[in-house]
Amino acid sequence: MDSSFRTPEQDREFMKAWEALKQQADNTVSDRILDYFSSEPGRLGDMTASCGDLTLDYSRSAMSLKVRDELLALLKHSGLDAARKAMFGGELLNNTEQRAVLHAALRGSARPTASGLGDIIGEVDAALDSMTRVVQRLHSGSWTGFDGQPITDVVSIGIGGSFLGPEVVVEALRPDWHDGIRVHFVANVDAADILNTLEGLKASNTLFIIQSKSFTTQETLTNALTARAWFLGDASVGALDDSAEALGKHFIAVSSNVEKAQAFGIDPENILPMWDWVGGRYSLWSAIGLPIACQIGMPLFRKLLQGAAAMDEHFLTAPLEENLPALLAMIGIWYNNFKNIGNYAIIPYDQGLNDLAAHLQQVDMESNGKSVQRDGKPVFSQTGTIVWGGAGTNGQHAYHQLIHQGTRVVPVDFILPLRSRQTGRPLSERIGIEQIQKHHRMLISNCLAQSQAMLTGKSLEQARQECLNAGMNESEAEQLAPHKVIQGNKPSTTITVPEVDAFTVGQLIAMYEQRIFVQGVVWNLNSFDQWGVELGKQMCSSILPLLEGGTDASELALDPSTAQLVQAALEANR
Ligand SMILES: O=P(O)(O)OC[C@H]1O[C@](O)(CO)[C@@H](O)[C@@H]1O
Repeated sequence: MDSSFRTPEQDREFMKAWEALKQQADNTVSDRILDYFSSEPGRLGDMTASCGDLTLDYSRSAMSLKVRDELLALLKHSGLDAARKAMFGGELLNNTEQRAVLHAALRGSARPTASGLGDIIGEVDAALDSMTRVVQRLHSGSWTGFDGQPITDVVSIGIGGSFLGPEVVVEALRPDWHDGIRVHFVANVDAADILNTLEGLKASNTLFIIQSKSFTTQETLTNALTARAWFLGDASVGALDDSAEALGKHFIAVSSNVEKAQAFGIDPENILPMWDWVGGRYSLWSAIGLPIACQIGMPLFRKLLQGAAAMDEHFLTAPLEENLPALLAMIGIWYNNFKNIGNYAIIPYDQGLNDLAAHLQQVDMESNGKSVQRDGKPVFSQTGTIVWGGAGTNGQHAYHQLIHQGTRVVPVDFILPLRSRQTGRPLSERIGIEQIQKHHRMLISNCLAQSQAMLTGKSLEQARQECLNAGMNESEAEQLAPHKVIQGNKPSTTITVPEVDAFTVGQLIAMYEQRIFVQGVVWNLNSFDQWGVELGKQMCSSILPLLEGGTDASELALDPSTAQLVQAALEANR
């Protein structure tokens, strides 16, 4: 892969289209989204696209159909075709680390043809077989611990991509949880995280999965050592002749660094593979997804992969005007680069997807938070976007105030499951299905109300009338009305799925992954490295010895503020 996605000819056309969009942005400053619905009669249909049962309605985006078309024209000159081919073909797209980017191969949608990759498909199949063996043993109760008791609790220890993706999927699919297994996650190096988890667990029934592609991540290794100390500190384990053998039954790993995992004491038989052609933030589809499989079983894990594969297929074949990742990417480019809106919120009306924004924060911000292009030259525009959000309706009682009346614009992706799966949960019989369905009707109404309020707002006159209707006199109404005005004209998209199941969760996450990839192509970035996180890691490893008393602070060239804080920490712990 050349360091740029575009040929010089494409680049010229791309820059022309970019300039034309700048002009459009100036021309449309005072446009109102609601007016587009009357001036563009076909808008709703033209701005609705689907991948199977997953539908994107972006008719409430802050763009005319003309702008949408110009954005897609820009995308056609971006080099997307070559970049897609390179990614799915296994070329070294991650050009600063000379690595292929093949998470799509994990879900069976990439057939890499580049040389030197070995038998990737065979390795992926073998890893799925290993996962199957682990999960079968757990679910059948035949994986027993050091004293012959079956495993009931699985603790996944990992951070970043080795945590966020698996955690959101496990939470999203609660109705599918296996009865006999409970998966827990530990990520933060704050001891509270692991202690909170270990309280209430028993060594005999607990299996730890140490999830680290590199097996060098400080937080994960520290938590793994704490877990090992907790395990070995159990009185029955302590009484054994061979605690190493016991350890082998309770610790497994997923890593590409077999040597380090083995040195930690993990039986090589129990080390599942990871590869350098899978980026951490794209790894939930690999054996890093083992906690998911432990919680919902392999058939549903495979359904998750199928959902993602269906989205990949759509991404590769659907025309750009119907292509969900491409459309979402270009909506984001419009806001980010032409409307000066540097953030977006992901708000699923589904409690299980509460942490989706946290996962996509890593995928988006770690991938596209870059200041140089693929060849190391400075970027030509803003890149990356601040991603945030959380489940509705909770956010309505927190940050929606700013969305409706603040001075900043927050484009929102509402994610709405049309049906609830909570009616299938055991407690719903006792409570009554109708009551559970009522919850879901309220959830849907709230979601629709929020996007409607963002669009239409409330005028000063409406606010004044409202005050008068509530019994205020003219002067009282006059005073209060401005506070009740809601500007409206705030952009949103709504993504609906029939329900939250393994397939649709796979589709959703893959859709965002590919959206982020497309934006990286437009900005001409390497979206698959993360050098920005390294400096903090390096500095941490020089500050830590100061706190441990092993190094004299004067040996390090600390800035005055850091030096003062180190001193404060030392004194507080004296
Ligand atoms: O799986 P590992 O190697 O422990 O890395 C964990 C995370 O750390 C990072 O390298 C940096 O935050 C992420 O990209 C990755 O997901």
